[in-house]
Amino acid sequence: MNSHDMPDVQSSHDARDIAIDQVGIKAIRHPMTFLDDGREHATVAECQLTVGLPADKKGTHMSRFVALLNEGPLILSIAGLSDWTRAMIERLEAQSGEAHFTFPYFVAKDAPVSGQGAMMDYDVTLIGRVEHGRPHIGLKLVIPVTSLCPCSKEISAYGAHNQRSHITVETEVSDPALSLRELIAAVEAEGSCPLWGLLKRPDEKWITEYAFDNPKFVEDMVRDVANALEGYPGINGFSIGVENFESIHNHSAWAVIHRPGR
Ligand SMILES: Nc1nc2c(ncn2[C@@H]2O[C@H](COP(=O)(O)OP(=O)(O)OP(=O)(O)O)[C@@H](O)[C@H]2O)c(=O)[nH]1
Repeated sequence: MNSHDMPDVQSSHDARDIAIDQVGIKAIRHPMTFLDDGREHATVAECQLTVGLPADKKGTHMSRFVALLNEGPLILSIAGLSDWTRAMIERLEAQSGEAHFTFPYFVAKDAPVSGQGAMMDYDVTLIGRVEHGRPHIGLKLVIPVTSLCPCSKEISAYGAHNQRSHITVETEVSDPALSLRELIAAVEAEGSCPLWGLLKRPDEKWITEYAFDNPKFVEDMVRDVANALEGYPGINGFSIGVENFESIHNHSAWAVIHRPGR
C-alpha cells in the first residue's frame, strides 16, 4: 500500500476553530556547517522547527521538516537563515514559522602568555522567524567567563572567591553580516577574565592575576555587557542574563537587563 491509498488524517478538517501558533518538531539533531567570518564551522545542531497552523486544519505535515533537513548538507549562516525559514514555511504550506538551531560554536583561541592554541566552545542558538511575510533573525549566545568577587577581595587578608559565570545574550540581528566571533569577544571581555581551553603555568598565573585586578559582582558584569552592547552595530535590542555559579554557595547569583529593540 503506498501513501496515495492511505487516509490523510493530517489534511482533514478540524471543527474546533482554534489556530495553533507553533507546531512541528523539536530536539532533532542534525550535522550542520555554520558559516561565520568567511569560515566553515563543522558542528551538530539541535533543531526546533515549527509553523503556524490555521484553525481549520487538523495537522501539519510533520515529515516535511525532516525531509527538508535532509535535502543536501545543512549549511547555514546568519545571512542565510531567513531564506531557509522561508523555504520551510513554503514547504509546509504555512504562513508563519520559526527555525531554531542550537549548536556548539568552536573558536580557536591562543593562551594569553604561552600562545598555545586550543578550541573553546560557545553555545549558540540561531532563530529564523517569518511572521506576516517579514523575516526576523534572532540570536542567543551563552558565553562562559570567570568572575571574581570584589567584596571578597576587599575584606579578605588574601585571595578572593571566584567562579565560572555564564553570560547569556539574546538579541535581534539587524545586519546579517554580523560577525558572531566578534560579538562573542566583545561580551566575554566584560567578565573578570575570559576562559581558554588550554593554559600552561605562565598562563594560569596571568589569568589568576588578571581576574584579581578585575573584580566584578554579577551586577557589574551585566551592566558592563549592557554598556558594550548599547549601540553595537548589527543588533537591535537585547536581553542579558548573568549567572555566577558561586563557589561559596550552593546557589547562583543572577542579574538581568532587558533593552527592547526599536
Ligand atoms: N501532524 C502530526 N503528525 C504527526 C504526529 N505524530 C506523528 N506524526 C507524523 O506523521 C508523519 C506522516 O505525516 P505527513 O508528514 O503528513 O506525511 P505524508 O502525508 O505522507 O506526507 P505529505 O503528503 O508531505 O504531507 C510522520 O512523519 C509522523 O512523524 C502529530 O502529533 N501530528
